[in-house]
Amino acid sequence: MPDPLLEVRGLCRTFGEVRAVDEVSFTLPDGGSLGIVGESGSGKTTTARIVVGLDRADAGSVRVRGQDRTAQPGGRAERLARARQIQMVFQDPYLSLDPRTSVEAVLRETLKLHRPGTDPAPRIRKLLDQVGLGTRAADALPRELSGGQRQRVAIARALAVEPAILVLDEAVAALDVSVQAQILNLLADIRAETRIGYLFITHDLGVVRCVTDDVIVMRRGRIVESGRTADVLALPNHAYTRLLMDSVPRPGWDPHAIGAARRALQASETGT
Ligand SMILES: Nc1ncnc2c1ncn2[C@@H]1O[C@H](COP(=O)(O)OP(=O)(O)OP(=O)(O)O)[C@@H](O)[C@H]1O
Repeated sequence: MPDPLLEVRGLCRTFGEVRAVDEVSFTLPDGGSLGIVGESGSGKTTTARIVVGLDRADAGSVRVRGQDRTAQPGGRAERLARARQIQMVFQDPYLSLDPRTSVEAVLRETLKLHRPGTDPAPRIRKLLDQVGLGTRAADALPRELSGGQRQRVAIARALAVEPAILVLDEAVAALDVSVQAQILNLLADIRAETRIGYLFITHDLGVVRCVTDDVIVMRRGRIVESGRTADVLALPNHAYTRLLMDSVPRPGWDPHAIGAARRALQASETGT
């Protein structure tokens, strides 16, 4: 059996008294899309940051195609090699894009760093096309673009590195619903075209339903439920997953019933 694209085993991370990530394990197959869902504070972002290498685990391992990423990288070359394995797209592209750097210059810099020796011009044209930005956008500064266009630039920059895995942390949360749908469609097209693997960090079950094959549900640092997305959403096993699903507003939705269900779940856990 070949090694899976991404294999996370027994990840733990504590901040003071808080067990932010507690024995988290999951696998992402080649070309797969896995959602990590949970409420604010459940440990999703900390898990993502460890996977990408922005934070260190107290215990556990992260392997990409069998290669361990847990130890500190040896030097610049290893750091760059790791960055070529996994790229991350954040919620707010405005914060991650330099306001003084044009779209073309952002992509040129990334290519120079990660793909030296390739002619950047045709690659930049291809990247802009791939994320649905015309070449006219090439000269634009971030502030001249809409939120959706900026997120397309952030995705193009990540793809320029040709990573095996893209980690998307609430990547569409700041966008209007119609723009969200466009970006999610774009990401689905890119996955079909490139066989890249996605790790989607989101509190939004609609996003999970739309773009993931598998899902893990996190609560207080632990995985409380996992499986095929369609199965988990159709027939959630855990009371917390049901609560997350019931928390999505819809016609006839009763916020008081959600409050009561949450209190019942907490009481059943603490025995009060
Ligand atoms: N650098 C840090 N220092 C101290 N505590 C932290 C740190 N990072 C995260 N935590 C704590 O760890 C827990 C998990 O946080 P994390 O951000 O991973 O959750 P999350 O599910 O991504 O929530 P959100 O969607 O709000 O970011 C929270 O209790 C948080 O306060």
